[in-house]
Amino acid sequence: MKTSNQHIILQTNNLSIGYRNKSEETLIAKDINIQIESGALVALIGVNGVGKSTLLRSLSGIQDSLNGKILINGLQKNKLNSLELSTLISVVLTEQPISKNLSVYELIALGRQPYTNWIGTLSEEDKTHINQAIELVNISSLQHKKCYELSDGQLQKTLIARALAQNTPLVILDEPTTHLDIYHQAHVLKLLKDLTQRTNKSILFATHEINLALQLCDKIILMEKDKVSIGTPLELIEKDAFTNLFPTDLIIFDRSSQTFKINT
Ligand SMILES: Nc1ncnc2c1ncn2[C@@H]1O[C@H](COP(=O)(O)OP(=O)(O)OP(=O)(O)O)[C@@H](O)[C@H]1O
Repeated sequence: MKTSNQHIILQTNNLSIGYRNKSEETLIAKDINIQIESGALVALIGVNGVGKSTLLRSLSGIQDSLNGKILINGLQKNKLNSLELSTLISVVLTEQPISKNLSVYELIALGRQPYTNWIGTLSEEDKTHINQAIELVNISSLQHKKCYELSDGQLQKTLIARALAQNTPLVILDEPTTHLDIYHQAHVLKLLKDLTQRTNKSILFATHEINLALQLCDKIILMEKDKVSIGTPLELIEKDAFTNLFPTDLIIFDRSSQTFKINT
């Protein structure tokens, strides 16, 4: 992580997240206090169903939080309108409905929607951002292909390029390595790491690839049933934070190799 030119991009103060309908409120997590600096790659990890997607949706404004504060670039999220928010946070969700009839270039160009006029004409500045995003993700050879022609890994990179074209200081991704083999999982996560270093953007992503995240990320947000912790991988390892993440009859955390292993 860079040490100069850093400031806090995302901060939560006593945040509670969950679901609210007319008759009841379902609390998923409370007392969430996290800070993400510019240029940081941050993984959100936790067991299935603990609330990772709920947290990412709450941070990105797709759903309301129950209580507490979210500050983005120092601005209170609930005082921003959706256009202002879309210049601060770009989001890549799993299983996001996208029109696969679009070309790769057209899909990436959608990232410029917060900036284009009402008929969506691209300015020279929009085109510069689109071309930079294509270059950063290294997919210029794919730009004229239709999205239905892409492999899962290529589509994931295209969605990352769309988020980059949106030119926000914070990019949020929900499980960007789903459906990818271990080589492409590492490839996408290494790409995210390189992007934080080259652009000074902050990238927050939920993942089940904990071993890869431990090796690559500046910080980890560890979401458990009754608490959410944040720290560098080393800080969390030193606090024994991973030891009881999974039932130890099957999965153990090996401190010496800093990886999860099967308990044989
Ligand atoms: N629309 C909804 N209304 C009510 N509860 C929901 C809704 N969506 C999810 N939940 C519940 O919120 C909890 C957290 O779900 P969430 O999808 O955030 O977990 P997750 O950590 O992302 O899981 P996974 O790792 O399996 O993707 C679960 O108990 C889930 O059933």
